Amino acid sequence: MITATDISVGYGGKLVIESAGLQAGPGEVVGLIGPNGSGKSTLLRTLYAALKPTAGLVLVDERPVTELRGNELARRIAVVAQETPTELPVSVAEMVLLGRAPHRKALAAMSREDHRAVASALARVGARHLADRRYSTLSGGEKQRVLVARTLAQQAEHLLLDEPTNHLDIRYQHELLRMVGELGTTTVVVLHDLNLAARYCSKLVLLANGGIIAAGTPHQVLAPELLLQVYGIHAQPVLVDGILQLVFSLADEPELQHSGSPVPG
Ligand SMILES: Nc1ncnc2c1ncn2[C@@H]1O[C@H](COP(=O)(O)OP(=O)(O)OP(=O)(O)O)[C@@H](O)[C@H]1O
Repeated sequence: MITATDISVGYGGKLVIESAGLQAGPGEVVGLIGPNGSGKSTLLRTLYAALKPTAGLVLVDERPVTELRGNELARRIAVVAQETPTELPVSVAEMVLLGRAPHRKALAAMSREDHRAVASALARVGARHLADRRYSTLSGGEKQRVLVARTLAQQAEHLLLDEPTNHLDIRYQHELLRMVGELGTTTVVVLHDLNLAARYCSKLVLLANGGIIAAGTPHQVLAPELLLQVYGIHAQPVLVDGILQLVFSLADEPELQHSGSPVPG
């Protein structure tokens, strides 16, 4: 369980978010949504203590996250942050093995269990064939899968994911989020795609204008009038197999100009 209460946080004395709170119960997948720059990553980074809030408290299973250190923090929380560039000459298998650190003795040789965990994590994201490749040579989507595999190998009870579907092709976007839902971990995930959020999150938190504008089920939060207000876009709700999905159109759609079409008149 992750509980954030009355969080105010920002950079260089300037607050990005004021008095925000959220709760992710055991096994729940909570989606953080909102326009660019609304503070989704900032709030997520506060949840794993990469950022210190100027006010408020983050509890992980009722313990302040700031009290968790080293291996204990890593056993409890796994993170896929945005763009973690590395030019280190490490293989994909070694990259995923880093996720095993909280379960291994320092400098210990790779155990059979480590081998199994790495292979199984790579297989789950469809990247087993990449195991011997150098991580820095992978494509964006391949890297993203490997970073997700690393968090799986970590076997943490809580997952914090910042746009994990970034770079993934459409099938893997769905596969990844379905898999996250099946892990049974407590998850907070930043998503831009509101249809993915509606399909795979049990609860959504909508950030805008320095705070939380709405929180609740996808049906409650993805209300067309709210989306028009926050994103400036029309959203037409449709039900697909009983799941809310949205069809978007611009609020003030200008007439489309096609360069190749004949000029009227
Ligand atoms: N390290 C930083 N120093 C100063 N300002 C920052 C820093 N990181 C983010 N910001 C600012 O904080 C605000 C919120 O950024 P954040 O990355 O949390 O937004 P976001 O909702 O995740 O955005 P996006 O959807 O574009 O990824 C933005 O105005 C951004 O410019």
